[in-house]
Amino acid sequence: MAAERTETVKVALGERGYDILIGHGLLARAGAEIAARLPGVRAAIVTDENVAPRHLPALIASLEAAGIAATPIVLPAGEKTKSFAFLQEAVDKILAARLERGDVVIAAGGGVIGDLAGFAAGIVRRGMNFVQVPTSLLAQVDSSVGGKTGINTAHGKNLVGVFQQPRLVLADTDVLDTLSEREFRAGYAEVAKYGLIDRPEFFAFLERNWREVFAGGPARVAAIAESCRAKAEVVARDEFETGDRALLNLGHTFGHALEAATGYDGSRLVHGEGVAIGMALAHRFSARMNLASPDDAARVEAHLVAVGLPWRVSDIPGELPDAERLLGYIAQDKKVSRGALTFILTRGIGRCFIARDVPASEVLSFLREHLGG
Ligand SMILES: NC(=O)c1ccc[n+]([C@@H]2O[C@H](COP(=O)([O-])OP(=O)(O)OC[C@H]3O[C@@H](n4cnc5c(N)ncnc54)[C@H](O)[C@@H]3O)[C@@H](O)[C@H]2O)c1
Ligand SMILES: O=C(O)C(=O)C[C@@H](O)[C@H](O)[C@H](O)COP(=O)(O)O
Ligand SMILES: [Zn+2]
Repeated sequence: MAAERTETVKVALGERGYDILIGHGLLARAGAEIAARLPGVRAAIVTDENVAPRHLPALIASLEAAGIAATPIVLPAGEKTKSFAFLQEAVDKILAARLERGDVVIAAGGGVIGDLAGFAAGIVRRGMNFVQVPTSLLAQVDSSVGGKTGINTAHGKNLVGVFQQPRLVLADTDVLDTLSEREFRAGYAEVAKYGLIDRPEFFAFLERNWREVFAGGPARVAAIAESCRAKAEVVARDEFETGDRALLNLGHTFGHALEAATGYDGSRLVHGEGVAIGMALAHRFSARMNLASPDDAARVEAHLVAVGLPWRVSDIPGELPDAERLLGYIAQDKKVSRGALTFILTRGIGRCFIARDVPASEVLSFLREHLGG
């Protein structure tokens, strides 16, 4: 039954291409799927303190049944784990387990674990095999696909990292049953993002069917698979973000600055929430620049409100730095080129484009308005 309901999305990257398997019961098949692609490997499983008690035993049992010996590495949960300190801990433990270059690092967790474990896999012995077992909605629709890995610093989000494609992504949708509502909702922001970038019919589908996506069942699997197809297409045509891939950054230029401004404190703002606010701001800013209709910005805001996501800067609890400090974080964004700011802006729902040379003065006055200053 489980096999019949598995969707496969291919990431077409030539010899580094891989499958994303999406569906029920995949954790139990993980060992067999990995052994089929990487025969004879040993594994390190990087996971976090929330995921380990819920899903690690099943993953280890599945690996052992396929003859794969596994060393678990359990890190604290949350964005602050994406740091040099925990990267070092993961690297040390992979080396202490004496894993070889041809062995595999498995990330079993949300995007934090995926980004950190992928970075470790990319640098230990100059590159080990890497497999993603995403357990949050966000990780299943976005972070497990495409090979961006890395950590945060006080200067900004994801400023240190490498591209390291996984050999396989196993998205078992059953594990989402243990995810908190807040984290599910945050991941949903990245689902809506694909509609807003260039799939207006998908956004309209979500407007009609978001309740079913939240409830689980076929609409959820369909939304995850559509998101993976959307991301896989972009990654296949621009793996290293020399062009189009930057579209996947919709909402992130503002969102990442807000995450850095809150000190990566997940009690105030998690990544998906930052993306939700960032997408609302990107649509408002586009309307302000006369690129898009204010009605489209209002439509995006209305959807975020409907699903219960934050959409205004003022939805973030606690004090925020002033507009100049926020602009300082935006100026550290990796899309900046020769000092010029780059944003993903829009001409309407599903009509995003890469806007280079966005005037800092416009961004500053926009931020001042939205900070209430
Ligand atoms: N590499 C990329 O392309 C990419 C894309 C999007 C986001 N990201 C990164 O991903 C991170 C956000 O990922 P996230 O939202 O998954 O955050 P996360 O990894 O912090 O996971 C969210 C929370 O849910 C918990 N959790 C995860 N799976 C669970 C489960 N099945 N049951 C119970 N609890 C579970 C985690 O322990 C954590 O507390 C950010 O650092 C962001 O920058 C990377
Ligand atoms: O895969 C991509 O490309 C993305 O931009 C996906 C984003 O959702 C993700 O948050 C990514 O980590 C942001 O990348 P960054 O290059 O802005 O750090
Ligand atoms: Zn993101």
